[in-house]
Amino acid sequence: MEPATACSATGPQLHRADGLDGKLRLRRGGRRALDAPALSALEKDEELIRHVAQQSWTGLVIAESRKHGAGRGLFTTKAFPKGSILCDYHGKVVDAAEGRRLIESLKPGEASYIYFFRKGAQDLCVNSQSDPCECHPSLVTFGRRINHSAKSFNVKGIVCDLQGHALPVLLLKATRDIKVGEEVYFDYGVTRRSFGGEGMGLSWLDD
Ligand SMILES: C[S@@+](CC[C@H](N)C(=O)[O-])C[C@H]1O[C@@H](n2cnc3c(N)ncnc32)[C@H](O)[C@@H]1O
Repeated sequence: MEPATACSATGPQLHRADGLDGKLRLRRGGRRALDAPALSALEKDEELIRHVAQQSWTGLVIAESRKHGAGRGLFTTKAFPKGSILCDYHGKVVDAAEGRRLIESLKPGEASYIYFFRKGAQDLCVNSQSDPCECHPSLVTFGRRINHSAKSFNVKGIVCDLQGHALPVLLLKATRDIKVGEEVYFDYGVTRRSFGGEGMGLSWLDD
């Protein structure tokens, strides 16, 4: 693991797209350091830590996506300024190999809710397949409902060592000012040409 103060922006986010016979391999992107004082402040932010622990995020609602055929998506009910944290990608942090095994076990067409990331030399992922999650059985969790847009994403994932959390937490941070009523998107980091063209049939990956 990296030192407790080291947070990083993840590169492209990694969801297997469905409709691919369970075989789409997901590309991992590069990482870049974020502004250290800002990250250090995030790690100690008590309100943020409470929201992660209690899944008490506000200003978000799940509704039918504006993307054709995408199912549900995440929308804002309040404005989020650029740089603010909307929510985390909540789930179990496990080794990436375990995440890949889980993906292989999904039925054809079954959506995956697994977010792969690197932490130092470690390949990890958040497994958010269970809904509701085991730790908050009466709550909805928001991060897993965020749909893909490579061209008009408005959040990106950052990996953070929050105080009191033994495992890294994936926070979703606004890349621009987000208005009330916008759908939230991040770039899954997969193109139709990735992995030998396994996703060639999924036109929405180009969006
Ligand atoms: C993590 S889930 C996102 C939430 C999902 N829409 C839901 O209803 O729970 C990922 C799946 O959503 C769908 N999806 C995500 N972004 C999409 C887009 N831009 N267009 C069409 N489908 C999309 C794909 O089926 C993908 O496998």
